[in-house]
Amino acid sequence: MPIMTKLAHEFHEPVLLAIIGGTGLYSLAALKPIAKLIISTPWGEPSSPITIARTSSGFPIAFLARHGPHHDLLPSDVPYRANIAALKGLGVKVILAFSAVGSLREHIKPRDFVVPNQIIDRTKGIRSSTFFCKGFVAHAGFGEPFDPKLNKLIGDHCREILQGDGVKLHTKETEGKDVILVCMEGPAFSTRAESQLYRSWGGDVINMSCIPESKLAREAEIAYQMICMSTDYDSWNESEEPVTVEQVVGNLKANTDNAHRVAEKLIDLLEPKIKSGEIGGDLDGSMKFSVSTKKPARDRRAAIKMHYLFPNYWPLE
Ligand SMILES: CSC[C@H]1O[C@H](OP(=O)(O)O)[C@H](O)[C@@H]1O
Ligand SMILES: Nc1ncnc2[nH]cnc12
Repeated sequence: MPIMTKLAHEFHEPVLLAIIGGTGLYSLAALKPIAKLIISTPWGEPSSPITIARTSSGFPIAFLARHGPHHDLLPSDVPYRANIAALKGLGVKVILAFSAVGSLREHIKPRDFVVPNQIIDRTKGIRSSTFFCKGFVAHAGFGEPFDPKLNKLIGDHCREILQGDGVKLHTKETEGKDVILVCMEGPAFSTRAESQLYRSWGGDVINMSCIPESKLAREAEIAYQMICMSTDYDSWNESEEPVTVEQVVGNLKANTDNAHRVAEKLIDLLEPKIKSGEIGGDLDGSMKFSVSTKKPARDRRAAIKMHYLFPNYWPLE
């Protein structure tokens, strides 16, 4: 008979590191949960309750399942703003976001890991993709959409822990060029012509979830890196069957241990680096002076919402 422990519903310490789990990653096996938080934000409720766990040294980590614990949210319906706002409200400075991706390159094989450093946005404008609005206009820099320090840390330390027949880690360093993640709307996969077009643009991998998650993290001044696991060859290869969910899920299941291994390694490495401020502080203050709307013209309701993200930036008059 399993022993059921009751999880706390409140947690009052800052949580600096969060993991967002994508398709196939709905919890983190190695971390024992101590709290399950149901959070409401000015942008609604996150995809799932946020689980808090501690490392052996007591460092708290937040875990959020992007599509909900039972995967009942389409990529277009994920409440991205609520997810990022809830993590920001907990004090999160660093997000590692896992994602299942299709490969647009022959040499990026199913089950390989990919750490992209660039994005091409092919979503259709139907997702709420900014915290800002009429009456509270601001612009975040997004030229480098991922955190370069997280990107390098993963490239430097995760290669040797991947197991399996020839499973590789692809980064800007290994590819000798930008590693480009195309984010499409879905939920149907790409046509062959679209898949070939993305290849001609230089795209390396494709998913449906990186936008607006990465943009919102940037607006919230949170260091963010997506860690992609290749699950299929999308639809570009005329001599192969186009991608199916069975392929995606099959490869994810077979490779879950690698995802857990990568997460555990990174948690260990990040704990001291986040505590010391070496990682996670580079965006501090970046949004403070990027609001264009003059104070008298600011919308009060928008300002109250923004206060949730940045209680110290723009005092409510
Ligand atoms: C089930 S295949 C398509 C689905 O998989 C990826 O999900 P996630 O990024 O959350 O791992 C992709 O983005 C699509 O949402
Ligand atoms: N081929 C593909 N296209 C978009 N998202 C995906 N996630 C996994 N495989 C994918």
